[in-house]
Amino acid sequence: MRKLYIFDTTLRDGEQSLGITLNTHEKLEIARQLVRLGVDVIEAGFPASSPGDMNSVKTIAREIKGAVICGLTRAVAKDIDACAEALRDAEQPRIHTGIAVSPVHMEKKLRLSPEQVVEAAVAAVKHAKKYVSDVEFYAEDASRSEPAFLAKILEKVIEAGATVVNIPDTVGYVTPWQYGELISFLTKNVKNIDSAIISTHCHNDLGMATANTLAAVKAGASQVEGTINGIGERAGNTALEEVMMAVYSQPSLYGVELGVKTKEIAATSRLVSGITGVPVPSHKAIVGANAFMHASGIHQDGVLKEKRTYEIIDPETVGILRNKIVLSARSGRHALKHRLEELGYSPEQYDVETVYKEFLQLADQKKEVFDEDLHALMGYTEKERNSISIKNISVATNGAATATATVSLAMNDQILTDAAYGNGPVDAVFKAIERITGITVKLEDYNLSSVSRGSEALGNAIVKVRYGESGLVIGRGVSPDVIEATAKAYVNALSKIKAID
Ligand SMILES: CC(=O)SCCNC(=O)CCNC(=O)[C@H](O)C(C)(C)COP(=O)(O)OP(=O)(O)OC[C@H]1O[C@@H](n2cnc3c(N)ncnc32)[C@H](O)[C@@H]1OP(=O)(O)O
Ligand SMILES: CC(C)C(=O)C(=O)O
Ligand SMILES: [Mg+2]
Repeated sequence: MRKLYIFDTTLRDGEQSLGITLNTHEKLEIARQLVRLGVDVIEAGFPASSPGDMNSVKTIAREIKGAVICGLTRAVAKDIDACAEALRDAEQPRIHTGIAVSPVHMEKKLRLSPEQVVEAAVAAVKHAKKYVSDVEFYAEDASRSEPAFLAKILEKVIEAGATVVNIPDTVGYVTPWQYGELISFLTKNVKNIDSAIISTHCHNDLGMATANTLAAVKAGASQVEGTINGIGERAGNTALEEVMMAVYSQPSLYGVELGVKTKEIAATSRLVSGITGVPVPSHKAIVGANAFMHASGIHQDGVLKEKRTYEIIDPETVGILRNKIVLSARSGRHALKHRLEELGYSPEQYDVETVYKEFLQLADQKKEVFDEDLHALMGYTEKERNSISIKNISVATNGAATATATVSLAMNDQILTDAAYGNGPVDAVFKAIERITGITVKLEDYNLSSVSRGSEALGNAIVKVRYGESGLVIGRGVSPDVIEATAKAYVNALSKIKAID
């Protein structure tokens, strides 16, 4: 198996994303993490582009050990001179120079003939070789070039000393099979290709950057270029974490060995997202927040029985501590029982069907049911088997202090409805409940707090009421609707009183 070299260009092509400009300190922090991840090459910037980038590449070259530090240039002597200057203190410097090779780029952008392009490419590689032994040549827009011309220019730059030849799909145009065929063609038609490493550099304009990169690796490329989280110019570059984990998952398919510490992937992704301010979509492969979450009952049941049913990667492999079962209205009894057991509720303590029914009522009102919600639910379920329960509440306020509440309660095997005015919605609801139950109490204390997170957090209401000689009775209710939580607490207290009476 040949080694697969990982070339990270988060700090160069990644920084070409609209809206991202990284300062030296930020670039250095990302570079340190890239070394922890174990990438082979860090493309630190384009030194000729600005004094700030020159300083960043210089600092990274001086401070970062354990990876090749690379800078990008055009096939222009002054860019190469600037790059050499920036890389002077690097332990392992590489100059990455090149020029566009497709008809449209040569004719319209460069305004050079193909012969002039070959001449400029060879001159650039020779010039870079005066400074460093490791020179990578990029054939910009290679995927839209004439393959025979591409083969010719690569042969010439390898002859001139290029150690790596980069075949970019600059505009994310090709399909995996076309890109694989192109790499295969080059391995057969560039006479001296064995003297250089073939590199891939794909963009994601059609969403195929990872697939194209992998097709090229299978066809013989030994270096892959990309960025963390796939950030980059336009629709971005190949997401390196995707390539790494695809190869990790099926190494024999590609015939290459991976040298990175995959456990650092999640931390690297978080750092890059935090520093660049580019969020990672929750459904993003490998590093998205939901990548190892299981939401639906059938999946949750499968994963609880055997992780491999719905997990192709152990989340710990990429540095995520464990998969997570998210409880929602799509969860089933297995997932609920499992989480309740984790929280210390053994199945003998409760009736699964009752709790599941109550859980679904709650889950239908919330996106995610958190552990705190479950504790509240479990504390409440026994009491909810009250002799009185709420069927409906509607409250109308007119903006002034008064409110009208209409409440329906299930009590004594019938549904009873009544309405009342009050000083605000809570008072109106309490009065309506009193009218229906015929139980009059004195409210001593009322407290409302949140028991979980988010805007749809459960309201936890506690009421303390005094009833005749029976002293203080405490009632508790939980619901995402604070009025309902309050009413439930009141009904809970009145149920207890009814049971005593
Ligand atoms: C596909 C890629 O990602 S390529 C890398 C993209 N990165 C960047 O562009 C880095 C940021 N760029 C910059 O700071 C500036 O554009 C610089 C410093 C590189 C050049 O700035 P300027 O000298 O003002 O030129 P400008 O950017 O306007 O135009 C580019 C010139 O370089 C030429 N050029 C473009 N690519 C190459 C190349 N690889 N080799 C030689 N010449 C090139 C263009 O034809 C144009 O030449 P012209 O002025 O004779 O028409
Ligand atoms: C400069 C080269 C390597 C590039 O970024 C591209 O062609 O996309
Ligand atoms: Mg690019």
